[in-house]
Amino acid sequence: MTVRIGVIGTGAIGRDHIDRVTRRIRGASVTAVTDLDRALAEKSAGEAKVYPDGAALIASPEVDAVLVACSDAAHAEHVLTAIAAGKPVLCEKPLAVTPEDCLRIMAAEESHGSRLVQVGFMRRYDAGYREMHRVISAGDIGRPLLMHCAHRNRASRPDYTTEMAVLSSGVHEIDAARWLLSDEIVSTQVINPRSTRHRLPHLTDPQFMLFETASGIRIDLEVFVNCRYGYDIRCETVGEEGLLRLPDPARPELRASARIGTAIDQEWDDRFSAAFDAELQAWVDSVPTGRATGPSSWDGYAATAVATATVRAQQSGDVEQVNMRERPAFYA
Ligand SMILES: NC(=O)c1ccc[n+]([C@@H]2O[C@H](COP(=O)([O-])OP(=O)(O)OC[C@H]3O[C@@H](n4cnc5c(N)ncnc54)[C@H](O)[C@@H]3O)[C@@H](O)[C@H]2O)c1
Ligand SMILES: O[C@H]1[C@H](O)[C@@H](O)[C@H](O)[C@@H](O)[C@H]1O
Repeated sequence: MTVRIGVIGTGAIGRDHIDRVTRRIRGASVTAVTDLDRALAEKSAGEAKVYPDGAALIASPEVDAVLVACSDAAHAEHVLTAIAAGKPVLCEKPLAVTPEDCLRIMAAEESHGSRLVQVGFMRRYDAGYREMHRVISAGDIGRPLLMHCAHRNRASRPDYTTEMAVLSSGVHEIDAARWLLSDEIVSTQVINPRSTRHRLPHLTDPQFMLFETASGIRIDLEVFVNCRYGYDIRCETVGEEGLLRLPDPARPELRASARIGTAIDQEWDDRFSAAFDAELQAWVDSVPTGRATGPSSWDGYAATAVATATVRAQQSGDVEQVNMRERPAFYA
């Protein structure tokens, strides 16, 4: 079976995913695209048909599965429409920007009766993160005690806001930490160091976030989206018996001009290209089975619940508790 994919949103990652499905993913093709900017959709369409909006694309008999790659605020609407149509959906992170919308998605999926949603937390498909997950689960570093993370982007776009440091960027580490540690984050705090002169004036950058899990593990996260030197993701877990560090991507070592060096990735699509490929292949492979795998709506909900509590912490300067409902048996 060739899975016929409809892509909603043909911005940076929408185009990246179209290219990925067209060139590298087995068993799928992009048959439909849409974007609020129709000209952009037409430019990115290739062989695919351009639809006027997400609802028309989802309803099309030429679409078996839906890839939501539009702006964060529009995710929930399209995911709910896809579930109502009984079509599998891969939704870029975050699943939704409010916990309430995530709960609506979970309720709709539960009424459907089986999982239809995979959330685009692609780090779970990165070789380095997967190895960390294996080693921690095997108990090789003993009980995890603390985790240090950094999420650095070269430069932020003009529409990037202080809240997005957690809702759009830190949400990756929130999901990765929950997954690696098999634990839930229960409280959160934000501390602001001196801001860089390279930020736009409306932005607080960098920010330092502190999380605590139910079992008492402490996680610190630096989000610095105008670090200038590259796209740099760091994660180190300290356990009772040892320490585990996310490897940098393998790059050849260059010796020249009296220096030893390796290239630093500049953007997310360089750093996580192989992870995105693996993520999309897993999604495509799951479609004919009728049951989504990978990060679920529950994971999307949990990450957004922590992220929105962290936005409250940005504003209050206090430690904020995460209000999260019990995990439903449906997502066990
Ligand atoms: N997993 C990752 O590392 C990663 C990387 C980049 C982006 N993302 C996520 O992917 C999404 C898109 O990011 P981007 O960088 O491509 O942004 P972008 O601004 O380049 O593109 C977003 C596109 O969505 C379109 N759009 C907005 N609302 C729409 C709607 N209701 N229907 C159809 N089109 C709509 C816009 O016109 C725009 O072309 C975001 O949710 C972002 O968080 C994830
Ligand atoms: O939407 C992007 C994307 O998720 C990247 O992976 C992240 O590094 C950026 O900070 C974020 O804005």
